[in-house]
Amino acid sequence: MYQAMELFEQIEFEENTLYEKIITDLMEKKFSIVDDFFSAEEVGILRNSLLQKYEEDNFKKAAIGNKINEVIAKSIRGDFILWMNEAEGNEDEKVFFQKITSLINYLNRTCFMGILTKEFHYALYPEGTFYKRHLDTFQNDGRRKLSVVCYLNDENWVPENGGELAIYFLRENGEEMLNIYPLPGRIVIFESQELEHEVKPVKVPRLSITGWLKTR
Ligand SMILES: O=C(O)CCC(=O)C(=O)O
Ligand SMILES: [Fe+2]
Repeated sequence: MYQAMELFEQIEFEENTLYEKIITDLMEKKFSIVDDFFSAEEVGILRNSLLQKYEEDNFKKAAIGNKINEVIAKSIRGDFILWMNEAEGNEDEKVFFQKITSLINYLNRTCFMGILTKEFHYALYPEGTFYKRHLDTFQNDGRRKLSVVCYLNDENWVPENGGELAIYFLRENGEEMLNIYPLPGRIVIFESQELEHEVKPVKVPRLSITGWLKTR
């Protein structure tokens, strides 16, 4: 009994070094890059899940409307997406959401971030596609607080494949750009309302899960 209590308290108050690093990064520079947030095994499982759904033809061209919109949309972004359903997801997706939820709980408990909902979609950028520079809140809503991108590419991803996530920063003496490779297991978290970013053209298909932590 005594031991059980002790264990309970340890879990309850345990500081998480990884989450603390994310929080510090976000406060200092509005973004954080975490390598190996997902293990190679988890990436493999999620990648297979994505590819299976893609082959079943479940993905939609992102932001398509009528024919004219379609042309415009294509000149802005060329990825195909599939929204994930947390409640009805498969076992593989449960592991994904458990990890994300654990991070959200920590953020809410330690920083009073007030994250109440989340939305995530699979994304596949076919060869030659990109996503022009944008702010995620232009998309449709100002409740998006943090953007989270999780890369599911395979281990031999090389810089020559393109598809970097470029994040733009306003500095006193102009603008700076940071190029981030979409390496498997890596996640990038950034302030949705603050940082403009783009996905550079890819030369081979680029796989990811992208989502938003929202305040309402
Ligand atoms: O895949 C990425 O690196 C970023 C994707 C993105 O900016 C978006 O879907 O809004
Ligand atoms: Fe974005």
